[in-house]
Amino acid sequence: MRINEQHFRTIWQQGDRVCLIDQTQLPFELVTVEVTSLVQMCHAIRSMKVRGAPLIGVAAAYGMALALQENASDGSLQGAMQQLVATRPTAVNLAWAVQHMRQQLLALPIAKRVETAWQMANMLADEDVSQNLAIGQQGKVLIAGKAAANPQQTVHILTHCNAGWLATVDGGTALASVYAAHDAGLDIHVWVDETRPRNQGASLTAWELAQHGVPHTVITDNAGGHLMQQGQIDMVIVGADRVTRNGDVCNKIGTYLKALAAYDNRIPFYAAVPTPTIDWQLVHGAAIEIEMRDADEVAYMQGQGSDGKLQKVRVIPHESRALNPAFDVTPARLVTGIITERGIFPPEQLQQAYTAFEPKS
Ligand SMILES: CSC[C@H]1O[C@H](OP(=O)(O)O)[C@H](O)[C@@H]1O
Repeated sequence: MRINEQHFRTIWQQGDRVCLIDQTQLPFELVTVEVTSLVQMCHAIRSMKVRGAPLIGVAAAYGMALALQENASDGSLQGAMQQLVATRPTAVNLAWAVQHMRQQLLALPIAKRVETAWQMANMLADEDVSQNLAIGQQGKVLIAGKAAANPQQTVHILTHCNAGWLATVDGGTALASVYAAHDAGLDIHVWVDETRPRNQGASLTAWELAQHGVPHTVITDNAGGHLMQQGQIDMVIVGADRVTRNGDVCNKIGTYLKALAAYDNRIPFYAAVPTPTIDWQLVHGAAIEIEMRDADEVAYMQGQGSDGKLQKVRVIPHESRALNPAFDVTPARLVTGIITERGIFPPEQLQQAYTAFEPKS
């Protein structure tokens, strides 16, 4: 993404290390950090310095390269995969990337593994960018269709969490369609769910859209249903962390409630995903492991103090407990379509598309 005439990706190789945007510092500061070891990459993923399903898949791939740089043995390969998979269980991209890399690298002589691991990670990064640009073109057609049906009207899109370029290497998934529509001159506006508890919408999606000049309004997570009832939302486009073969969509907590409200108000609900986010091994979403994150993410909120410094404030009584499931599953019956780089499919046709997708082993 271009920011102040500078072209940015969220992550990139720099010699024997990996550079990435520390997303915990946004929207107030754009900070890049250097990651030089497997342990540091695991921490970056777990602490959500780097986050978003496609992006943590690529970050984990770079983590494998860093691990082999330290020790390229079979044991090191296996250990690195286990440590990376354990960082965040819900997004399929991470597990798929490290298992794919382990399978390919195990077959190589030790002397070839480090160079090949870096090449594979860089290839996955480039593949993510091209897939997301294709998703954007697919989604743009949807938005253009809505615009053509209501000429002279702004198309109002609601999105949840952050499925923009910050959730990927570049381009985004749900927001890829927004950027493509905006850049094509379509009159759009985005309702941005703040997305408690970590506020990926308020702090990341809003920042992205502001940088790109896309009209948007941040709303509380609980306002979306009301706006739908008031006829102020034309479509919902979200990202996903894992889509199963029957079209169930696992995404940030709260997505299911938006899908229910959209269904009740007959508003189209789409999930935009690159193929690596589709888990062909799972026939429905009930089998997906939902990451349970630290309750302190609910108990505290992060923001910028009057001194300009980031700070956390407690927002619940010390005597109170909190529960923090990070994702939920929207059943396929509530999903209008899955926007992929190869086309837009109603959930019930995803299985038929199975063969067309030639899923990777
Ligand atoms: C384009 S996938 C983005 C997806 O990942 C986010 O989760 P997290 O911020 O916890 O990594 C969220 O579910 C987004 O929809």
